[in-house]
Amino acid sequence: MIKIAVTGAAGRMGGRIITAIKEAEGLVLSGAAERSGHAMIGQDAGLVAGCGPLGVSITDDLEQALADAEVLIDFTFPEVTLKNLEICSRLGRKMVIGSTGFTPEQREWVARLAQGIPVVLAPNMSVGVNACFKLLKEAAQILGEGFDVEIVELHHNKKKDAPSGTAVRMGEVVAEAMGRDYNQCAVFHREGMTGERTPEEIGMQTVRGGDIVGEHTVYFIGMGERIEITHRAMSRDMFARGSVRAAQWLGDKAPGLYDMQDVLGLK
Ligand SMILES: NC(=O)C1=CN([C@@H]2O[C@H](COP(=O)(O)OP(=O)(O)OC[C@H]3O[C@@H](n4cnc5c(N)ncnc54)[C@H](O)[C@@H]3O)[C@@H](O)[C@H]2O)C=CC1
Ligand SMILES: O=C(O)C1=N[C@H](C(=O)O)C[C@H](O)C1
Repeated sequence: MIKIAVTGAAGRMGGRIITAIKEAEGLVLSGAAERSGHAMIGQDAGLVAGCGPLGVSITDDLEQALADAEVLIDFTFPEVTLKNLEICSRLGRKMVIGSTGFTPEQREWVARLAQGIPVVLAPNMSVGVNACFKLLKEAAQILGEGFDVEIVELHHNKKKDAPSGTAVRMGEVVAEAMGRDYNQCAVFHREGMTGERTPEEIGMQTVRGGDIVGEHTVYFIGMGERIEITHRAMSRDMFARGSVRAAQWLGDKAPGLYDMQDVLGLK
């Protein structure tokens, strides 16, 4: 049995992850953490997740939640994740990170701490989006300079970061395949007399509203034709199952930073 702790246990993803752990073979939830002051502290994590009692109370003490665990699954916020990573690094626990919105400096810090423990960090744990990353690389290489690239992402009105981590990764994949630097060519805002679009830029557009789980479209727009690669998430369950699969995959891995392409064997 692989023992797993979940932090952000009462969050939108936390509940789906706890349910996915319960449904998976060979895994057991051994700890659940939330922020201090959260109304669900002390409650049974399975009841909070809606999958029935699991005998694990939600605590605000991560070290207590990690006492029996081999792996921590963390879908929270960058600042919280970095603190949790330091604790996992000190205690020698593996980690699966789904949080998004990291700055380049924060990503470097994750990479540095992952030199001591195995870590999977991925902005999107679904098989479909990771297949899209591969398709996008190939499309960008085939289509090349004659096509303008625009990326549009849609998410629910509770999402805190923009553009989504997935959209940023899609932009990075396309930019790299076209020999560009995403940080130099991404354009996040157009208003007023912007002048003509440059061929190099990658437009990044964000839509927020209602309960949209997550939708990403990359447009390759040429003269007289257009390719659109779209991924639509219908529920959060495949993100949760992906994070559980990553936790299982980490079993025998050496310290280092991995992503879902590693987990899914897509590299
Ligand atoms: N990689 C992937 O496949 C996916 C990533 N995400 C990302 O996961 C993150 C969380 O998303 P949601 O679950 O929708 O957000 P949410 O806001 O529903 O959940 C976050 C939870 O973290 C808790 N939290 C805050 N501070 C904490 C602390 N110090 N210790 C423990 N828990 C703490 C909050 O109370 C909340 O319950 C976001 O960054 C989102 O972009 C979301 C879906 C899929
Ligand atoms: O916050 C979300 O909900 C999601 N976040 C991830 C991201 O930022 O890419 C993945 C998914 O689209 C849902």
